[in-house]
Amino acid sequence: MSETLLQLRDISCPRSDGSLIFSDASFNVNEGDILVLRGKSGAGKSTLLKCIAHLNVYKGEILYRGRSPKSIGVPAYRTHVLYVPQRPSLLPGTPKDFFITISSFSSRNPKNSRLSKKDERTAVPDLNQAIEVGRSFGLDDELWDREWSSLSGGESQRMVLAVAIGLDAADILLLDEPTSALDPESSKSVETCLTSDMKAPDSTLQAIVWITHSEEQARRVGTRFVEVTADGIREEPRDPEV
Ligand SMILES: Nc1ncnc2c1ncn2[C@@H]1O[C@H](COP(=O)(O)OP(=O)(O)OP(=O)(O)O)[C@@H](O)[C@H]1O
Repeated sequence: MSETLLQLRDISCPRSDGSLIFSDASFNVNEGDILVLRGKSGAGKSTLLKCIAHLNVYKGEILYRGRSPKSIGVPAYRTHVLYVPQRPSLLPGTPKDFFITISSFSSRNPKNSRLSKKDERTAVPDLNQAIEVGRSFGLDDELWDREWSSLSGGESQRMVLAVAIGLDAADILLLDEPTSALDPESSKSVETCLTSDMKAPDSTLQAIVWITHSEEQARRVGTRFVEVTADGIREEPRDPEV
């Protein structure tokens, strides 16, 4: 049986006026899941993803492998449960600088993690691996040395994903509309890379929570479907058409 990686229990997220963006979100994320989050614009999908990443205030309980983010250490938790934004917001320097900086964060050092030996990651992030992932997305190597601000929307989006996958430390990726700026061919190369990475025996990646507005993409990649609505958050059958 597949292992439970994340447990969400009665998660709700308040606005500053006290009203709730959503409430009672309760579901597990298991090894092998590509859990698609669907729902209308403004329903709260990105907010839910940020709550899971412990980047937003929430009520309720989130456990990773049975432990709270605080007991693991929030930076280490965020390394294992990695939020990938749609696009980088005003990052300074180049993607190469960014990769090297993130690779050196102390939370990536197993000595600074409160996880068990079994769950620690010992691999040193390899820039060449990230560049290789970028190539599979159609990114020229020279883009790694260009300023973020000079990259197109689609190049930035693929670059952020290449960094996230190249770091090879997350076992759960939280993807916020990862292909929203891409043409159909580039979207499919990203989908292929992510779904293959999930299946690769030497990969750390074990599950993805994936926001998309595309029904076609949801059907291509999803193994589970969760709908975010004003009336609540509910899991749907395997095929959203059923
Ligand atoms: N920091 C905030 N303060 C107040 N309201 C917020 C905040 N962040 C998000 N919201 C509101 O919460 C609601 C949900 O936003 P969210 O971005 O999570 O929706 P979404 O489902 O991801 O939308 P989209 O599909 O358009 O990206 C929206 O009404 C948004 O305006």
